[in-house]
Amino acid sequence: MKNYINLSDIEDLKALIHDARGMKSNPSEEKPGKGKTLGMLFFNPSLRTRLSTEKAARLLGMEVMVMNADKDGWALEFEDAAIMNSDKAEHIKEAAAVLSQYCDIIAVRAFPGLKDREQDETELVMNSFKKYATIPVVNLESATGHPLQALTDGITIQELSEKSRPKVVLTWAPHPNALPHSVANSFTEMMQQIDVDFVITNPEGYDLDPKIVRDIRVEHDQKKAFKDADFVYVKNWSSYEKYGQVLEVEENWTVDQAKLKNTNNAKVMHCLPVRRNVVIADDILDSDNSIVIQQANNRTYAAQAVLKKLLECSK
Ligand SMILES: NCCC[C@H](NC(=O)CCC(=O)O)C(=O)O
Ligand SMILES: NC(=O)OP(=O)(O)O
Repeated sequence: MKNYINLSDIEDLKALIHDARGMKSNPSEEKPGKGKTLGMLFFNPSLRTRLSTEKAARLLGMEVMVMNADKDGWALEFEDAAIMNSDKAEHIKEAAAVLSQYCDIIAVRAFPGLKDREQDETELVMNSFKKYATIPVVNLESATGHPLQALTDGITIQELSEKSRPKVVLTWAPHPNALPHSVANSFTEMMQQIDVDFVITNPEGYDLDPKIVRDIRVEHDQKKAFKDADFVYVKNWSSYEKYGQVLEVEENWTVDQAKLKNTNNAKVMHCLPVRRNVVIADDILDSDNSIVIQQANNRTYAAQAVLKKLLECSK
């Protein structure tokens, strides 16, 4: 593995999940990251990704440097051959090359603009870091994907499933703001790679990118989709068809205990942060059906497995 930008960068998913679960159940004193430095750049807020990745790096013996790049760094220019006489002070060519002098791995969070689908799909920020850095790059949630979250979710489902092939439902839920497709995209990709019966449910107008959904069943009736579910993964995303818009939805899509009646006492997941009583009701988040805290805990081991793999591969 040279970088961790997409789930497809993982060469052996089964082995990586196994490594992560081993790091959780059997912490090692070995410090394969001793003398190495992780640099993290955040262009957007974070609680879990920032702290779990820092914790993972420290568990491996790495030094960590974090920068709120949107507030504290120079505004970056990403266009090739730009004449930089306006608001951008530094080109990604220098920024990525300089970071490569100070660090052994860089990790970047950069959300989409949600205005121009084609532009977001070029993944300009992540791909520019990849192009101009001479060290591995890790995606901490980009315009179209959140692969560390998806790896965590794969680990969590395998860890907590009582069946060899559980039914997993990804459901859209309401939110006042326009949110990225990144978490839903990467989760969908992960579910295509592990042994689950997977269904996506969302209102009309909210279908995800067909290039990612492929032949997965999409059910516009949430109640039908929830039938006998073992896991319900809740997430809001903005419209993909009417790109970045928040469309009016008449039915109530908030997930609460009443909706779980139809399921196999489903375990409820969310990447967090979650808006209580808009996305998921208190009666779930404060109940044993919620596994969001166990899920967040697994972020550390997912990050640890990825960083360890990148350290091994860049030796
Ligand atoms: N990384 C976890 C989710 C991050 C982001 N959520 C948010 O921005 C929610 C913010 C709010 O609720 O205002 C998303 O959906 O991709
Ligand atoms: N789930 C997740 O990525 O959380 P943060 O946005 O807090 O990092």
